[in-house]
Amino acid sequence: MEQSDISDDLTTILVTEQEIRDKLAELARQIETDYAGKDVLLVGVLKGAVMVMADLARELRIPLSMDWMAVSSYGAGTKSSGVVQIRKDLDADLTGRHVLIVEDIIDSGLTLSWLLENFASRGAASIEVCALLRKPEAAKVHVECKYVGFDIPNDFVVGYGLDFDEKYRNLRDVGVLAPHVYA
Ligand SMILES: O=P(O)(O)OC[C@H]1O[C@H](OP(=O)(O)OP(=O)(O)O)[C@H](O)[C@@H]1O
Ligand code: HPA
Repeated sequence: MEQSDISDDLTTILVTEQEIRDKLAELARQIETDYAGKDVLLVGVLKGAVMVMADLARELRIPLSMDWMAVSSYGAGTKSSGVVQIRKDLDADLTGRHVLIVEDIIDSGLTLSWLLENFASRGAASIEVCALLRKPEAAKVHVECKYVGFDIPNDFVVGYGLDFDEKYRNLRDVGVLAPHVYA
């Protein structure tokens, strides 16, 4: 039987593997400058941010620690439920720490706005956000994001950590999922 290729389920490739690599290098240089002399704590938001976190962290040449938070608001569909649930909390105490939240995507902004409020109450010295992708047209709340990779159209995208129904996270590029897959 012929093996199916997950990239066949995309209508368009929006951001290629090479473009992601170049952008993360550019953002890393900015982050290195901004955090010079500070010990930064990267907080990856599971599961989507796994790829960004792994590649961004390896681009950075400053001392850093990594921690993970798992939250979920999407369930199995393509629309945010708006209800954020903690599935795994941080191990680190944020008191006095310089926190950089690492996200794959800001869509409605609901996840990040909830996270920022949650982290603000934990006594961090500073909290900033780095997101590979952002959908300006989908914003339901404004979230301040200091480091943004790419602004993209309001389509459901997959790849490079982003899933539909837990699949497609392993695509190297980011692309628009063909509607026939989820319609
Ligand atoms: O701006 P928003 O509309 O809140 O969407 C962004 C969030 O949605 C995705 O996570 P999801 O809840 O799908 O979990 P996952 O990372 O495990 O896929 C993504 O990783 C962000 O955390
Ligand atoms: O476009 C998206 N794709 C996958 N996961 C997501 N979570 C928020 N937006 C998206």
